[in-house]
Amino acid sequence: MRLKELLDGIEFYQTSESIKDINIVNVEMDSRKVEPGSLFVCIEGYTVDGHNFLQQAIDKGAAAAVISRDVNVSGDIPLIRVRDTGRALAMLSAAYYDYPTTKFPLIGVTGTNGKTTTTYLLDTIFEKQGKKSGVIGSIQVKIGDETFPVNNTTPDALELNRIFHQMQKKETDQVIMEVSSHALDMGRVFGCDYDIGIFTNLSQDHLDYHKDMDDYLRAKSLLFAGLGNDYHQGKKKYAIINEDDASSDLLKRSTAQQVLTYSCKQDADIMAKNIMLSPAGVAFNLVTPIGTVHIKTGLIGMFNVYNMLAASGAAIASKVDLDVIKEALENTKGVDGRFEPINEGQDFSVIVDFAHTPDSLENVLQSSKEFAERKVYVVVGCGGDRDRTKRPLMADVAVKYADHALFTSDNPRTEDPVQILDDMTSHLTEEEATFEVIVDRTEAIKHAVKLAQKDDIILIAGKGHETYQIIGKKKFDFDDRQIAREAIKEKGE
Ligand SMILES: CC(=O)N[C@H]1[C@@H](OP(=O)(O)OP(=O)(O)OC[C@H]2O[C@@H](n3ccc(=O)[nH]c3=O)[C@H](O)[C@@H]2O)O[C@H](CO)[C@@H](O)[C@@H]1O[C@H](C)C(=O)N[C@@H](C)C(=O)N[C@H](CCC(=O)O)C(=O)O
Ligand SMILES: Nc1ncnc2c1ncn2[C@@H]1O[C@H](COP(=O)(O)OP(=O)(O)OP(=O)(O)O)[C@@H](O)[C@H]1O
Ligand SMILES: N[C@H](CCC[C@H](N)C(=O)O)C(=O)O
Ligand SMILES: [Mg+2]
Repeated sequence: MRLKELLDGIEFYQTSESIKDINIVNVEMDSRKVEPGSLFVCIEGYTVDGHNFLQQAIDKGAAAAVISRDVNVSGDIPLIRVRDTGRALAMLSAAYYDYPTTKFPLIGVTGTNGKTTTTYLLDTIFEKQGKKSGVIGSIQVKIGDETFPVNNTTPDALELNRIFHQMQKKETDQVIMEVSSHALDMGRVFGCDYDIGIFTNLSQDHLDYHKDMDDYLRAKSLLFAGLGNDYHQGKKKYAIINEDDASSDLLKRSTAQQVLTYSCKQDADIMAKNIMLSPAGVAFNLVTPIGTVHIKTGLIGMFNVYNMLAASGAAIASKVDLDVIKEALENTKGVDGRFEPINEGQDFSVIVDFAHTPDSLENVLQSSKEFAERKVYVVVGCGGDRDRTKRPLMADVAVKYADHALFTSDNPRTEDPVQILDDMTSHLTEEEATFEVIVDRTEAIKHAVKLAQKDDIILIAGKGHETYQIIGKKKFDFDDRQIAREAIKEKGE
């Protein structure tokens, strides 16, 4: 691709020399991946500044580079100076792949909890409609039946546009993606042409990254503020907003596009009425502007009613028939690692779930408690190098709802696991509740299984679908589901 053509994407810039009409073979943000002919974009990261690797990129044959500050380098290549290289990278990546998001409907889901679940519910609905979706999020990238591993819930702009391009080549009918607050804030999704934005909810998480809850909400609001106005092209855009969440007003005011609200408690465009919760699943009347249907699914818990309303809202905005939505929701299998039962024929229940915030843990524990015939055990920890202030809150929720809490390690990353557990539990007193601290996660799971008696429930929270544990900077194989199965078998022997 010609450099001049690529630069059309960013419009305003200064150059060290007039731009020659040179050929660019690819866009790169990592000097280690630069090839002769690459356009290298210097990104100021959290650990290092990409500007420090410009010389390396030039030595490896970069044809041009995008910078945001002066750098002393030797080598005669055009240096293109912009204010924000993160956003420039997003526009250059979109330009390089010929603006893929203008070529299919793009649905973005943001919120603290429920993003992955909502994307998979929507995937199931579109599949029932006979359409092929691309899905991008925490578990994987999925194109129809093919899946690919991911590092981030929302990949960086370069990777993201590459994935979009691949999805477009494979003729996906629409793309459904999780949009994390980090991605919105860092400009990873800058320039993406969303057709529908969905808001699930806002509660405490990521206060290691965001200054406070207002800053976190401001990042989320960018998805709705960024719903571009394409009315002149006959393209309608929608914000699907959870009316029952305290942040709904601000988010409704953040967009200039059509809003569809959903609620379980009050008047809204899409409502769940006569909700019946049971250990076998939830049933409710889905009341919508295009009619009312009764839904009876195997999904557990009030929080999943919200996820189903969010997915239904986006499906309705995408002109999917109500009977298709009903059939899909009634036959959904549930999502990997979300309230996933582990059944080895034991007479107590074991559930693996991805709750890793105070609010999600409260939701799943509340649901477990409602249906428990006897005791509820919870095995839970907190991730290292993540929001420290959520640690005591998660422990509070655990001791409030569970009859016995086993606090253990999640992904300690570069932190000391004992310190993380101390952050969680140092304020708790033995009189308040019964709890134990077992640093080794395998031991904690095995201990819970040993303690459980007939009709008890063990909730193993925080890692869900993850098949690894991150200790230091290394990933080790680790799967809560596999360990729970082994523990149940050992107990039966
Ligand atoms: C805090 C954060 O989000 N960091 C992300 C960021 O890493 P970073 O800022 O540390 O990057 P860096 O290593 O300092 O490098 C800066 C630049 O120098 C370049 N570089 C670096 C070394 C070198 O030799 N040459 C070189 O050119 C790098 O390629 C990069 O362009 O950019 C990386 C590449 O895009 C991301 O993978 C990384 O996510 C890390 C792994 C992470 O843990 N992120 C979490 C917090 C996150 O984003 N989570 C959200 C989901 C949360 C949720 O689901 O609720 C997500 O969307 O995943
Ligand atoms: N709507 C909801 N409200 C509150 N809690 C929820 C909701 N949906 C799911 N949960 C809980 O949150 C956990 C994570 O759900 P899910 O993976 O769908 O969220 P996510 O927003 O994608 O999370 P992440 O930020 O890690 O990507 C589930 O395992 C469940 O415990
Ligand atoms: N997307 C979330 C996932 C957290 C999962 C939990 N197991 C942890 O490691 O804290 C994050 O990166 O903050
Ligand atoms: Mg997710």
